[in-house]
Amino acid sequence: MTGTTSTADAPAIRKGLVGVIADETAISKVNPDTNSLLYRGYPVQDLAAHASFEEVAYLLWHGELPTTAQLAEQTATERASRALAPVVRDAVLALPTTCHPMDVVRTAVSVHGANDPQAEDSSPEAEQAKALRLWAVLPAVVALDQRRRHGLPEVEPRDDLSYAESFLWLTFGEVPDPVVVRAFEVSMVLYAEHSFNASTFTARVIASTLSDLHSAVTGAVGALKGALHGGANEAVMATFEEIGTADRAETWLDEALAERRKIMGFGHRVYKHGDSRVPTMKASLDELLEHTGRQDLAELYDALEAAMTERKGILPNLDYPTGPAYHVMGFDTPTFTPLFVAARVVGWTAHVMEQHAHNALIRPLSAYAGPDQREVPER
Ligand SMILES: CC(=O)SCCNC(=O)CCNC(=O)[C@H](O)C(C)(C)COP(=O)(O)OP(=O)(O)OC[C@H]1O[C@@H](n2cnc3c(N)ncnc32)[C@H](O)[C@@H]1OP(=O)(O)O
Ligand SMILES: O=C([O-])CC(=O)C(=O)O
Repeated sequence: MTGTTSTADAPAIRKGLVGVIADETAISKVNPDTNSLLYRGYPVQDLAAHASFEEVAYLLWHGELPTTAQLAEQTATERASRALAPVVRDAVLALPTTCHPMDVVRTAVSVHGANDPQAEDSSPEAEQAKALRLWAVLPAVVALDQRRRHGLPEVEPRDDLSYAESFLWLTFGEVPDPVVVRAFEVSMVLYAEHSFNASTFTARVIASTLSDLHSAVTGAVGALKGALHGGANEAVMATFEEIGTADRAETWLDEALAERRKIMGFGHRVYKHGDSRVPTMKASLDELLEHTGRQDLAELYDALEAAMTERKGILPNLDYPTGPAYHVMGFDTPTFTPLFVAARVVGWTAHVMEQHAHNALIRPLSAYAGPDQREVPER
């Protein structure tokens, strides 16, 4: 990992902001020593086991789990906001089917934001309402894009389904087995929030200029797309396809490491002894692989993890189990990171609201490393 560099007369530089504490947050706590993740004080594993994604969204936004009445009110608004506005739908359909689904989502967030009835209102109440509407509409964007790439017609939203069920309904035109719905919902809960990761920090930087919530989320989508961050879940599946079968995992890994390739789905900036969320997602993946009869994928997963642990001592992050989980659910590989967006939009918007409530412009310094002052030559 890159560390601090300084000399007697030059200031310390924290390349990649490694180890820098940039601000406080009350939204989540990542503790690499105890390998734990708390959302507003609650262990994420316990939330995944006992709370719906809708309840977790409420918790992250408001600080407490909802009462029955609060959940009913949020649910009613979310379900009433699932359909795409024509302008957003048209924008998605105008894009080439060859463009990356993250580009589609980024564009859709921007168009949806410009079309939001409270676009110019930055009061806390309006920001909360905008966050809820954006979260509600994202499944329709992601599903429409996957379906159009497969030449399939759009599916009409239903208001009798949970967020997770509705997402799967919109994508596949049916609500799958409860094992699939459960695994999908667990992934949404686990992906929802993770303190000052690169995309959340991007959202906070944008929010800190007093820019609006949709601008912050649009930027965050761009940051999440990269393979070192959210794009890794997609890259994990490409790795599995490249390796093929479990018996090839060790040889493949040795060759990849010899070429100094980064192995996607492994390693983490904060967790150095394993990602707190992996055991929970791995348990859901195991159920899914059993349910779908994909023992081959289970063996490949275990073989690559064992080889990576043995060769480098680097452990999987959350993108490692979600990649194959989304694959067996039926999502196409480029859709994986947009699924992450639909979950993380909750965390991003909670951070935008927290940033606005306690704002300070985020503007670090740089150490100049260019030429000394010089004269412009005659021209
Ligand atoms: C939900 C998420 O966003 S989780 C992150 C998803 N990203 C990935 O899975 C991409 C693969 N992983 C990585 O690239 C890295 O582990 C990161 C970017 C996530 C974190 O990296 P950093 O904290 O910056 O650590 P850094 O990249 O400096 O790694 C430290 C050492 O471990 C090695 N290393 C870390 N991760 C990996 C990996 N996945 N494959 C191979 N080597 C790795 C580095 O090459 C480096 O070795 P060196 O000291 O010999 O140069
Ligand atoms: O925290 C990070 O750097 C990346 C990560 O795991 C996440 O955003 O979920």
